[in-house]
Amino acid sequence: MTILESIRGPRDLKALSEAELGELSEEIRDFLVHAVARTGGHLGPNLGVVELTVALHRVFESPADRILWDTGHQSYVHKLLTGRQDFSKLRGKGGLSGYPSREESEHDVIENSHASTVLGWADGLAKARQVQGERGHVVAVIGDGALTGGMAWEALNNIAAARDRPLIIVVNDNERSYAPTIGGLANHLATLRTTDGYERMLAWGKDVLQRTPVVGNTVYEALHGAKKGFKDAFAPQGLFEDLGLKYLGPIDGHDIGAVESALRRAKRFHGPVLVHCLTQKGRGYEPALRDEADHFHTVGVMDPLTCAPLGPANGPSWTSVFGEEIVRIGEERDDVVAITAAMLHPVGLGRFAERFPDRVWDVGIAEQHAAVSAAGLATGGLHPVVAVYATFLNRAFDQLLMDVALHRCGVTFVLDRAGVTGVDGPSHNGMWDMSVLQVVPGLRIAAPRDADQLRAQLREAVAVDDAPTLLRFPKESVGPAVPAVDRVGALDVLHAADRPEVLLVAVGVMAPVCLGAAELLEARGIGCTVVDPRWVKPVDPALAPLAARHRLVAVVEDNSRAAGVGSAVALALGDAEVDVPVRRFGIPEQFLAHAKRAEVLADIGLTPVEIAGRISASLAVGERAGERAGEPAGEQPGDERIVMPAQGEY
Ligand SMILES: Cc1ncc(C[n+]2csc(CCOP(=O)(O)OP(=O)(O)O)c2C)c(N)n1
Ligand SMILES: CC(=O)[C@@H](O)[C@H](O)COP(=O)(O)O
Ligand SMILES: [Mg+2]
Repeated sequence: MTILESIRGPRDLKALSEAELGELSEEIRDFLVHAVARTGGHLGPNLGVVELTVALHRVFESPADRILWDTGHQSYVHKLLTGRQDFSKLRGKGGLSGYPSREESEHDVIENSHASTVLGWADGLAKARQVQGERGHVVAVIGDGALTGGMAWEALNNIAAARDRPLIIVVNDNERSYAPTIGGLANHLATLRTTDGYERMLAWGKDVLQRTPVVGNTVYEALHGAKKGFKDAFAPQGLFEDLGLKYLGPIDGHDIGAVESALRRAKRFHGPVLVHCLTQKGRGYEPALRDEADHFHTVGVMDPLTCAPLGPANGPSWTSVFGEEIVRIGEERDDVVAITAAMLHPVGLGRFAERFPDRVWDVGIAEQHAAVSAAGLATGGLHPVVAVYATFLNRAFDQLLMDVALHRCGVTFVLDRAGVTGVDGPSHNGMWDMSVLQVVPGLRIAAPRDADQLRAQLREAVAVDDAPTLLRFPKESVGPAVPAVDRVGALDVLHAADRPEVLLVAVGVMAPVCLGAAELLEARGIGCTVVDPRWVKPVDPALAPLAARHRLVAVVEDNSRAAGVGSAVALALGDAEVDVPVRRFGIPEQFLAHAKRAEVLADIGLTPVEIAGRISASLAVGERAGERAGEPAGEQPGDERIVMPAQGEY
């Protein structure tokens, strides 16, 4: 049995010797490389927190002491040490989540994978303990990248105000988000890193002097005081100390003894204290350390020796299609600029940055700032393209509404990972954008169905200079082209039947699914028209008269059913006094457990078979209710009923 296998919970760490701890760290790294290579996941971040996590669980008594993780992608080691060592289905259906999960363990608190929230959680938990007179430490682990998020500073402002409220912040400083972390904060952390001589001197002094307990301690405390004075005199006064936090560090985050010593000092401090740990993302795995892009931040299924991708070869991604087209647009228009929130390559702006280094900005993990600065860029005469993952735009809703849209700024938002992403769990699905953004006046939303449409709609979007525009596409390979056979208004007709009864409105990548459903329905003698609106907001005026020629309208979207495109279509038909039932097919108002995208789509019924079956049932109910063609079908769950106001009754 390996030492790692003998660890059933954090208590089993306490008795390990220094040599055993070193061996355990090696075993954990070896486990991570092989397990994550088998399933895919966050390898670099977790290789960087092996010793840090061991030290945390040796010094603190989780779960009585709460250890909180920012973003949570670096919690694999925490899982290994808290009784979860079966990584065979990591991020897979029924397997371990890739993030902390309360359902999995009492040691887990924050489940969402959105960065920069941990200090807020810690502030709240610490206040709750103080109010209730509860004992136990609150420890928040935050990365240098997550520290670039505004919410982290909102929390720090509150934490630093309460000098009497114990709270331990551990900064996991590996100098990277994906790429090297940007900004003044990163520069400040670098400055603090250069003052590590004092810590080394202090550590030496502590070892030598504390071996002579009486004299040593006195001298050590005197030295410590001198060190503070010396540091104040000659070293940059830490931003954190200026705020009112006790600063300990920088500490070698791969030296378990040093980290434990700093954490034990932090434990004794009756107020907020920040322990600055220096770590290496990808530590101990040469291919990760050599990976300049992101030190193997996230890896797919791969051979751990050669790092060659394993599993089915994916075709070109939506991201790559966007990445190529935005460069072409950039060549033609020098007013087009780009913004990323610490994800230059993941959102496909890498080539744009190579070609136009002065026209792209990484703002850190700061989507709100990305949106507001885009409003400034647009007002200044440029056309910014803000590329983020769909789920992360949630936090910039107000900035999109009140800074970009209110001022009619020509800003284009490009949402990658829209719809069901799957393996990253409930907080990563890009399932809310076409619902929350429906209410933004003037915003135009496009959902391309294939690569050609992505290119075309991106060009249409950047051509708009007096309103925000937005494109959204999923995390997967781009499928084959889906040609239009006709056009009605601005609607692309993808399929038309001789005697159409059902109008299928296919939103973006749901086009092939709708064509599949139409084929199944026509096999049952039910004629279908399939249209792709391309721009789903505002609803094209041509839709209402087209719908009026059908018995039922079905809107299919890879977005929440609530207040999505389906609801917008129902409203538009009502406004046009077209009394045809609308069935909305989308993601139910639930948080979706982690699984592959295809598995989740099947589970929620976004498949041709499911959609065809439910439409067919709807029509049958309508017939039983004696509806005539063009009149409302019977009541169905989830139908958007169009309640027609009596003449004059408004
Ligand atoms: C709001 C938000 N934006 C973007 C991301 C994507 N993301 C996940 S991890 C990461 C980098 C985090 O860097 P850091 O906090 O330093 O942690 P490290 O990976 O270095 O351990 C980013 C940008 C996110 N999770 N949340
Ligand atoms: C934790 C986080 O937010 C990112 O690392 C995310 O997991 C990456 O997702 P993709 O793998 O889809 O790029
Ligand atoms: Mg980092």
